[in-house]
Amino acid sequence: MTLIELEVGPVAHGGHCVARHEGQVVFVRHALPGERVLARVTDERKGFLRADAVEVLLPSPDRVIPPCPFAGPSACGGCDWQHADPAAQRRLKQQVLTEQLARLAGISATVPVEPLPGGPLGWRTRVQYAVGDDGRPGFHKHRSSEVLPVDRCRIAHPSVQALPVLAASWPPGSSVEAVVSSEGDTAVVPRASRAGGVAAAVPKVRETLGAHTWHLDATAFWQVHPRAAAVFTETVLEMLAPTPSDRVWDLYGGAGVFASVLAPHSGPVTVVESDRRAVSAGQRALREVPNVRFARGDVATVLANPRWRAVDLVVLDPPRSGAGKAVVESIAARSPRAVAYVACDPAAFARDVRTFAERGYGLARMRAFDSFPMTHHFETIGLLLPS
Ligand SMILES: C[S@@+](CC[C@H](N)C(=O)[O-])C[C@H]1O[C@@H](n2cnc3c(N)ncnc32)[C@H](O)[C@@H]1O
Repeated sequence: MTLIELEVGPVAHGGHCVARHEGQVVFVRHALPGERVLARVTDERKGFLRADAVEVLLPSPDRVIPPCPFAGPSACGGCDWQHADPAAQRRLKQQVLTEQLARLAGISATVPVEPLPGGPLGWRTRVQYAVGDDGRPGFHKHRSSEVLPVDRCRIAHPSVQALPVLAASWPPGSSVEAVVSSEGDTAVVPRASRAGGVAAAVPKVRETLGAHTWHLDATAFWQVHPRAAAVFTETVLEMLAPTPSDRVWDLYGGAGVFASVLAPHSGPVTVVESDRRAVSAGQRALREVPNVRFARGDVATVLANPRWRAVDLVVLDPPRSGAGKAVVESIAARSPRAVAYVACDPAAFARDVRTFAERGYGLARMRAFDSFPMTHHFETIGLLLPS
């Protein structure tokens, strides 16, 4: 593949930086803004190139030696920002959020990306390992389906690192999930292999927040940073400031984590969630909270029902693809007093914020959290109010 020399420009959505080469845009990974690098072109498309920095000719002051020897252009694809100082990672995330809001929502807004308690390593409570053709577990190499065996994952929680996954052999082409819960329960869950089927029943783990304990399938959704659930729910509670007469919807509500924190301060809370396992775990965990109920189903379908009329406050925590136009319009049509949007993708967040703006809701406040250190991912929580 061709090697090119690049002056690296700003960071963009998805974790790469933008450069130019002979008039073409180049999306370059493993580089930092302001650097001069030698990059290997990995993909040539109409109008742009993709490339990986393979040699740094002029380093950024933010560049550090990655703490994990498996990080880098020809290695593990998971932690793509290990070569940046953790404080610089947060500045870059801030720039991405600001740029996405300007470009996709047409608004000028910037907030610092706040660290969560704990360090940039040893935080991840759920890790999915891929298994190579030789039965050894590891991670997919950057831009490849090849599996790179690793001795351990440095961002994994110490209890996850201690689980007997990496020394064992697994069905080729399968994957294995290693989990530690907030209660210290651990689980190793083999997932489907190329031959199909899930090898074993999924064990349960206990997750606790405040006075409530959920018995969840080990592979069910729960925030992967140990402090994320507490910090995000406190932020949403503070932004929405519910009163006892407020009717609340917790959309894409999982097992009702946000509902559990809002319910003591609000009127009725309805959790809408499509995953049957999450709904039954939530119903069990919150069975003694009289003002929480669950509605299992697709959020868009549920909201298309005109019987769903009256709401004062909404929590919106969609998957990475965002809520989308139809869901945002359905929410705005009910004229809630406030919406707290919990977003794991800044582009999807910005697109949905634009739709809210078209329907009369403005971004009144925002906080962002580095709940995925060493990667380009982060979480944003925005408060939308009628403008
Ligand atoms: C980012 S998670 C948030 C879960 C929950 N709010 C929490 O913090 O634990 C998104 C949730 O949306 C659910 N989901 C995805 N698509 C959905 C849809 N179309 N309708 C309803 N729920 C959906 C997923 O099962 C998942 O539980």
